[in-house]
Amino acid sequence: MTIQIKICGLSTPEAVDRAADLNADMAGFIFFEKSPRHVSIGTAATLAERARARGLKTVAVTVDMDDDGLDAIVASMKPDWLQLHGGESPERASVVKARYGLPVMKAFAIRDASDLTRIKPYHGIADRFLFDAKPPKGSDLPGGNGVSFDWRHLATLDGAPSYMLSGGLTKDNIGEAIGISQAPGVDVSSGVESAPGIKDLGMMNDFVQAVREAEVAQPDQGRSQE
Ligand SMILES: O=C(O)c1ccccc1NCC(=O)[C@H](O)[C@H](O)COP(=O)(O)O
Repeated sequence: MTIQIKICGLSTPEAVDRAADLNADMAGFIFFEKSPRHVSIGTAATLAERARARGLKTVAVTVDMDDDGLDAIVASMKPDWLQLHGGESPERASVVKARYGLPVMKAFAIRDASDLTRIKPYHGIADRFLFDAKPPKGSDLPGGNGVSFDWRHLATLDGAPSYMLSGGLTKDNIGEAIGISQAPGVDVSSGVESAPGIKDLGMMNDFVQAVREAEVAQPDQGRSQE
C-alpha cells in the first residue's frame, strides 16, 4: 500500500505544481491569520482549482471556525476535505460534516500515549485523524510548529484507524517515523520550508523521495487508508 502524502501550507502556484509533479495526494491550505502560511479565501480558491486540476485532493485547514467562516471557504474554495485543527468537539465535528457533506480530518495534539484516547468519541464522525505534536510553549500556532512527538505511542492505537502522522517530519526523520509508526499517511509543512511559510521545491522533492524510499525499505505491515 502506498503511503499517502499531504503537503500542507501551500501558498504559491509553484508549490502546488510541485506537489502535483511529485504525486502527493493532498494539498493543505491554512486559514489561520497568525500563521505565516495563512492564505486568503481568494488565493486558496485559485490554488485549489489548480491543485484539483492536477489530481490533488484539497484540504481547508481551519481552527475552531464558525459556520460563517466555513460557509465562505466551502463556497469559494470547494475543498475536498475539511481539517479541524482546534478544539472542535465531537458534536461540532459532526455538525460540520453534515452541514457541508465533506469528509472531516480531525487533528489531535499528542505528547503522551494517553492523548490518543481522546480520539474515541470521534470514531464514526471523523473520516481521518491527524496526529500532530503539542505546540511548544509560547507558540501562537496550533500546527506548523516543526515539532515531533514520540511515534512509539501510535503502537497503542486500537484497531487500524485511518490517520496521518504529522509534526516535525523532515526528509531526515521520515524513514524512522514510518518504520516505527507504520503510518498509512504522512503530513508535512515546515519540514519542506526554507523559512516560515516559504516552501522549498527541492525540500519537497527530497521529502517525497524519502517517503517512497521508506516504503520500499519497509514494506507494508498492514497500512491502509481509504
Ligand atoms: O501550518 C500552520 O501554520 C498551521 C496553523 C494553524 C493550524 C494548523 C496549521 N498546520 C496544520 C498542519 O496540518 C501542519 O502540516 C502540521 O501541523 C505539521 O506541521 P509541521 O510540524 O510544520 O510539519
